[in-house]
Formats: sequence, C-alpha cells, structure tokens
Amino acid sequence: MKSYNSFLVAQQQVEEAARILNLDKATTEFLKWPQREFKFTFPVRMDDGRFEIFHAYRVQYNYARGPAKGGIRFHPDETVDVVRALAAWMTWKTAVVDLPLGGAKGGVVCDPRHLSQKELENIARAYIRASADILGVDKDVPAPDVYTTPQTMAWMLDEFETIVRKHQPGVFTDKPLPIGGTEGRRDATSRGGVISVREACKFLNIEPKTFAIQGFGNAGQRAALLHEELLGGKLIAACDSRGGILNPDGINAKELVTHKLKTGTVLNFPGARHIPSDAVLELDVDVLYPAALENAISEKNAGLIKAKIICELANGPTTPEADLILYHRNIFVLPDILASAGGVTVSYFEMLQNSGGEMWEEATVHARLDKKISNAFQSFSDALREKGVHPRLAAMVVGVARVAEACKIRGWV
Ligand SMILES: NC(=O)C1=CN([C@@H]2O[C@H](COP(=O)(O)OP(=O)(O)OC[C@H]3O[C@@H](n4cnc5c(N)ncnc54)[C@H](O)[C@@H]3O)[C@@H](O)[C@H]2O)C=CC1
Ligand SMILES: O=C(O)CCC(=O)C(=O)O
Repeated sequence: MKSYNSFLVAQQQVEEAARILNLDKATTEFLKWPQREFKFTFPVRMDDGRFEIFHAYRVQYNYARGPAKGGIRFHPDETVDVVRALAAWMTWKTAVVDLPLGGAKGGVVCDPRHLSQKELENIARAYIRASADILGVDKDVPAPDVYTTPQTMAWMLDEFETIVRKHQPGVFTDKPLPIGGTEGRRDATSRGGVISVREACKFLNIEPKTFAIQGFGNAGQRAALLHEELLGGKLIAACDSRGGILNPDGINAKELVTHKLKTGTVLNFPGARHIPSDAVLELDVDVLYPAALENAISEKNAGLIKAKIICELANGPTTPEADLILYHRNIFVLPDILASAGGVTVSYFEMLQNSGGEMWEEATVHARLDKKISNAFQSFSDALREKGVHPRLAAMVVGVARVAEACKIRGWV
C-alpha cells in the first residue's frame, strides 16, 4: 500500500496555492517550511518503577499573524513530519477564520491506550518541563488533540504555572472550566463543522438528511449529536479504530455516544450490524464526516465515495490525488482548514476571556462561533467562484494569501 508523507502533502498544497496567488519564489519557499521546530527526549517514571524514554515535538510553523496555536497529540505513530504537516494546516486554518494567531502543533510518541492516568500525567508534566521556555500567551498556546483531553491541559497548565510561579491560564486552551476553560469548547470543532455543512447545503441546495461518521472520539461524537440537533439529519453509520456499525433506519446519536463511553467502542450497538471501519467512508449518505486521522481518503477509495458533501473534521483526511478525483466526481469537500476551525476559534475566545478575566455565557460563544465560521465560508466560497479551483485549493488560497500578506508587511520576504 502507498504510504503518504503528510508534510510533503502540506508542502505541495502551499505550492499550488502560491501558484494561483502568483507569490514570489522566496515567499513560497518560506511558507513551505516551519519557522521553528523543537525535538525533546525525556525520561518518565512508569508505574512499575522503571524509567521509559519518550520522544516529543513542538513545531511553530508560522507566527506572522500572532502567537503560534495548535494542539498536542499523544499517538504511537507520531513523527516530526506529521507534526510539521499538522502545524502547517493550523497556520492556514487560523488565517481562514481570520484569527490573530499563527499555527503550531505538538506531539508525544506514546500509546495512551496502554498507559495509566499517573503515567499520562507524568508524560504531560515532562513535556512542559522540556518546552516551557517556548510557550506563553504571546508565544505559543497549546490545546488538546488526538488522545489528549482537558485533563491533560490541566496537568500541563499546573506544571507551567509551577515553573513560571504565577497564574497564566491563557497559555493552554480547552482547559476544564474550574481553572479557566470556556463554555462551548468541547463541542466547538464539531459545531464549526456542522455550521459549515449548513452553509454548504445552502450554497449547493442540498438537504443533509443522512450522514455517517468515521472516527468516534471527541470530534465524531459531538458531530453526531449536533448534526441531529442543528440540521435534523439521521446518523446511519459510525466507526472507531475497532470497527464500524450500520443501521440504514437510523442510529440514535445520544444512545450511541452513551454506548461508546460505556464500552469503549461503537461495536455491539443494539439494532446495528457490523461493517469494516473503512466501509463507513463508502456509504450512500448526504454528508460524510471523516473524524479520525490523516489520509483516510486516497486514490484507492475516492472513486467509491458516494457522499454529496465531505466535512473534514479530521486534519488531512484526504490526499491530493483524492481531492482531484472527488472534484471531478462533483463531491463537495469542506476542507479541514475551514471545517475543523471551530475548535481553535473557541480556543481563541478562551484566550480572550482569560486575558480579560471574563466568563462568557454558552450562547455568546455559540453566536460568535457561528459568525466566524459563516464569514469564513463566505471568503472560501468567494475564492471558489473567483479562482475556479477545487475546494481545498480555494481554502488554501484564502489562508496562504493572508499569511503571505502578514509576512510581507513585516518585511520578512
Ligand atoms: N479535538 C479538537 O479540538 C480538534 C480535533 N481535530 C482533528 O479531529 C480528528 C479527531 O480528533 P479527536 O476527536 O479530538 O480525537 P479523539 O482521540 O477523541 O478520537 C479519535 C477517534 O478516531 C478513532 N480512530 C482512530 N483510527 C481510526 C481508524 N483507522 N478508523 C476509524 N476510526 C479511527 C479512534 O478510535 C477515536 O474514536 C483528528 O484529526 C484531530 O486532529 C481537528 C480540530 C480540532
Ligand atoms: O484549539 C486549538 O488550539 C487546537 C486546535 C487544533 O489542534 C486543530 O484545529 O487541529
């Protein structure tokens, strides 16, 4: 099977956007690389008394528009190139929603499914001891990502504040509410995705009656609940890393979330039959939400996809070859740098509340998020019309143009 290097994919996307924008050679080359990247190696004491050595990264891709911003992932397959790609996509994402932030991402190579809570806490704290110098409200602000949670942020914040010897809640976002978290962050990624589906449906004149979800973690579960609540559609299939389930008559999203939280998997959900995880991508639905990991949709399966709209809650789920196949098959992709931008948008709201000592009501967060995503969809659809390119390229054109402009104004290139 062909393997993909996500960073090469991310660089190719910059080149394509730069070509449409007629960017000069130096600007294009600058935007193809992270401004700063850090590699950490640290020992952690495990529950059985032994020390284990962990490798970790933080990549600050571009900070022309503001402090670097993006999640920290704990995953066994993490590599510097995956983190670079994710950091690049954060840069374009914060620009597409027009936040005064740059892009970053971090990762620890580990498998949380085989670690105790105490071991996870020790890893989170060790990561901060290694990286505290390069983090800060005006430098770089992490958040959770795959297999990290608000609890991870709480440990990280506590370690950071112990080092700097003062309260600095805005250095981490998607924190638990009692230590400076915001209302509305837990479902923000999915809410932003569902809002972008609502806008796409108006744009394309489609009704989002049926949907399927690949990946049933934070993003996937909330998308199931919110699509049902806000758009009124019917969930017919979902999967996680252990397998998939299908019920063409409909699956109650709330009951499936409860089942997943209780049993750790979507499998064995009453009334649904088992299907392979990958089959969920190929079902005849109005909207497909990839909400797991990179490269799920490639040239291998793009020809088999039957959804009308693909809403990319995951980062980088579609390869460049698949983008073209889907475009020619008239399948509308809502690209990750727009569709999954709700999370970082509400993270920014959390930073604003922390800096002003404010606590916004949930309805305020929802309304401001809706406005940001609707405006971003407008810029994206304008670029689609003006440039006549496929959707990812249109979104990249919006994001890359804004970052390039900031680099130019600063006199960097
Ligand atoms: N949490 C956030 O705020 C944001 C997350 N994202 C992206 O959304 C995606 C999912 O993130 P989270 O939901 O936060 O992570 P999570 O760790 O809560 O959930 C990941 C889910 O994917 C499933 N999965 C893993 N490999 C799979 C496979 N091969 N097939 C099917 N399912 C598989 C896991 O079983 C789990 O249910 C990632 O790409 C992440 O970068 C994007 C924007 C913000
Ligand atoms: O809220 C944040 O800063 C994290 C967002 C993120 O990691 C993402 O959008 O992929």
